[in-house]
Amino acid sequence: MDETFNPFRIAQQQLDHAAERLGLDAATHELLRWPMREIKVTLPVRMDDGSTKIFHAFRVQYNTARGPAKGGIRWHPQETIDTVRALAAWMTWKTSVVDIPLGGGKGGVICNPKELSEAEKERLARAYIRAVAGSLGGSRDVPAPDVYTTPQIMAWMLDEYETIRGENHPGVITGKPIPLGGSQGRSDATARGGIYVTREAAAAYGIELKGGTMAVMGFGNVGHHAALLGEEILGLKLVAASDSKGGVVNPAGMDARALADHKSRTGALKGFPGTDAITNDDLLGLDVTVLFPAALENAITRDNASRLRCPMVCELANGPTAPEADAILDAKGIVVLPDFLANAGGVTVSYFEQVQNAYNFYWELQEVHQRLDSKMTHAFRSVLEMSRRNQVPLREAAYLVSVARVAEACRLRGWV
Ligand SMILES: NC(=O)C1=CN([C@@H]2O[C@H](COP(=O)(O)OP(=O)(O)OC[C@H]3O[C@@H](n4cnc5c(N)ncnc54)[C@H](O)[C@@H]3O)[C@@H](O)[C@H]2O)C=CC1
Ligand SMILES: O=C(O)CCC(=O)C(=O)O
Repeated sequence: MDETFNPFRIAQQQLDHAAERLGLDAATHELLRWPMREIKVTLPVRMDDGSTKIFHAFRVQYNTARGPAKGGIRWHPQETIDTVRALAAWMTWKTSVVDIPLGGGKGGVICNPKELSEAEKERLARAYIRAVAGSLGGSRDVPAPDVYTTPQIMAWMLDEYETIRGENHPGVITGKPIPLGGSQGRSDATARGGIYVTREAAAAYGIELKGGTMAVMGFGNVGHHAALLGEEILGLKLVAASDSKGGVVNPAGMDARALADHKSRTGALKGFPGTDAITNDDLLGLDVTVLFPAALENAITRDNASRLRCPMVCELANGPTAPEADAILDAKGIVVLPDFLANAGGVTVSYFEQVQNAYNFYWELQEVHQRLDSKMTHAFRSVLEMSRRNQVPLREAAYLVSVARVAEACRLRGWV
């Protein structure tokens, strides 16, 4: 991997910057630069043709000072330990910025889910849990979905864990299907949280959203919900969307629901009536009101950042903007809603799911939405206040808020 784009180096640099501004002592700074625990497992999985394939996988528990490790499991062919470390670090800052009593963790399996049958996915999910079960638990480490993992995969993982333990433990994993103890509102929670933050930021920075436009890079779980909710809650019109197979554009706007239906029917965005094809790079340069990067890391780089023309970027993906690009966007006056704040809605509703599992009492959808709105709005306002007080961009302000809270928890525990 080109070290410039190594997500863990980037996460460490971002932390270094915050540590310096906060004046953290050397021990606290060094503690927060590294995962507290990493697990590497090798998984033999029987394939449908009778052969055995070996998969490599990770679970990283970055920091547990504020609570159990929490974070999704990603299945991706380009997964690396450094990607998982970075995602686990960002989970630590994410749970802190929304002030929920959890730490940060993340899991990853190197695999191409598009080449696996449903039965192979189930065996892989169960093999992963058998390998890491001893380190999981509602008060230790609680996984959830991320890229290319689904509520069904969470259900198999839950079942494997409960089979090993011989008892019910719904709170060991979140993002479960609702009949197995999932929460109302988890499926669109990441996008919804980002939409609430966009609403607050637009009001704070005087950006008119109603009647404006949006482009979504990465029309997956998070991205397609952002398009639906951007229309419904903010009054934005979707003009472009992309996924790993390419993108579509229609400057006159397109119906987000019809596009999502087209993708689930055909497996791709291309060919959606009334649209032209567009590359990811050209999508980034569209003159839209809000750009939602909702795919993978390092989508906005030094090479394409100067092409952005939108007043606001809402980072729903983790790590979509490389640090050099950040400086360019800042110089252009683009308001960037930083990933671990903008996409914290998912883990916030995961936390609500754990709370409901613990009480064995389940909330109505409206209650989930109301509580999520309150958490996201409050988190945004704390970050905005920090940004204004210190005259720093929102990403740096979010780091200052989050890292200070985690550092304080480490200090109170007597670790540093
Ligand atoms: N699922 C969740 O609750 C959360 C997800 N995130 C982040 O949001 C992002 C998207 O995650 P999900 O929607 O859950 O995953 P997903 O697997 O449902 O969707 C990912 C989408 O990105 C597209 N994609 C992949 N590579 C691409 C590329 N190079 N260019 C354009 N599109 C590309 C895929 O085709 C797919 O449509 C990730 O960065 C993830 O870590 C962040 C917080 C929570
Ligand atoms: O819901 C969760 O626990 C974590 C979701 C996640 O992986 C993320 O926010 O990046």
